[in-house]
Amino acid sequence: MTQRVAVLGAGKIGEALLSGMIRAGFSPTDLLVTTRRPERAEELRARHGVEAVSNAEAAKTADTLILTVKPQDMGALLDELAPHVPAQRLVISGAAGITTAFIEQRLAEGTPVVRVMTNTPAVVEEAMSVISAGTHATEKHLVHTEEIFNAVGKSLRVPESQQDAATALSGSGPAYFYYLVEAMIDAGILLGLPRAQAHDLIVQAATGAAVMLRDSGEHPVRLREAVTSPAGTTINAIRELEKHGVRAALIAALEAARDRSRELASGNG
Ligand SMILES: NC(=O)C1=CN([C@@H]2O[C@H](COP(=O)(O)OP(=O)(O)OC[C@H]3O[C@@H](n4cnc5c(N)ncnc54)[C@H](OP(=O)(O)O)[C@@H]3O)[C@@H](O)[C@H]2O)C=CC1
Ligand SMILES: O=C(O)[C@@H]1CCC=N1
Repeated sequence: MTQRVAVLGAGKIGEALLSGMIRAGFSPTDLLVTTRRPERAEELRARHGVEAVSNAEAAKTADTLILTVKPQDMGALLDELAPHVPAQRLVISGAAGITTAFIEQRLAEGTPVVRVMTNTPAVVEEAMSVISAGTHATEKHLVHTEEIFNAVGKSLRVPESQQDAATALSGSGPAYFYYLVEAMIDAGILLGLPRAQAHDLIVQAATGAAVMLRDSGEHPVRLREAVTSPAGTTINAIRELEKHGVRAALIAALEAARDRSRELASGNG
């Protein structure tokens, strides 16, 4: 039997998921989207050949609802959906901070809810999607969620108590790497390189390092040691990073992201 999936609030993450699902073989005719603005609905129709409907219509007709609105918009969306979501509809939330309990309280008793934190590398099928079951979600619901999110990368099941930490690490994670690359391009400019060349050098170093981290099976310390020659260049750079507290700054940064995810749990932001 065909399973219809609706993406409610199809913005950046919703569209990344949608396009990944289509590339993975989901038929656009089995996919629905909802948007707040008609021009956004038109854009998604034109790009992906999917039907755009109202939130109520999606709730009534799709077998699985994926909610990809901002955490601050989640309460209003659930209020709108509640009268229309039939019992036993699988509801997947992709919003930072929002707990499965927050959603369960606003929908019919027994609604299966799954919480997922994915990330933007979904657009190149390199996402990490961290998945947790709510009170009424079963193995079947988790497997179905994995089928959807594995279309855009890897997935990992965790207890919901780890979702805020996972959000700090992998949900926000790509932003930290972009920030570091941006700073290193600035360093290249300081050292007198043309901007385009500085960009290409650092992006290729980042790509090579990322592939080695993923594929070599080596611990990052070993990989860094292999670059760090006695009395060489790298150790001089590492000394400066340590002097400026970069490791402590990163630990504090991720702790702040985790805390913000916890705050978003109220849905008021
Ligand atoms: N960006 C990221 O890196 C990641 C984001 N997330 C989570 O994904 C969610 C979406 O983030 P992102 O895609 O970046 O945000 P976007 O703002 O791009 O997408 C959210 C979309 O929801 C639409 N929307 C809001 N309310 C409604 C409604 N009632 N009915 C229909 N559509 C609605 C918005 O419309 P409008 O355009 O009019 O505002 C917007 O297009 C968030 O909860 C975030 O925490 C998770 C992992 C990573
Ligand atoms: O910054 C945010 O709140 C979202 C969630 C994880 C990544 N982006």
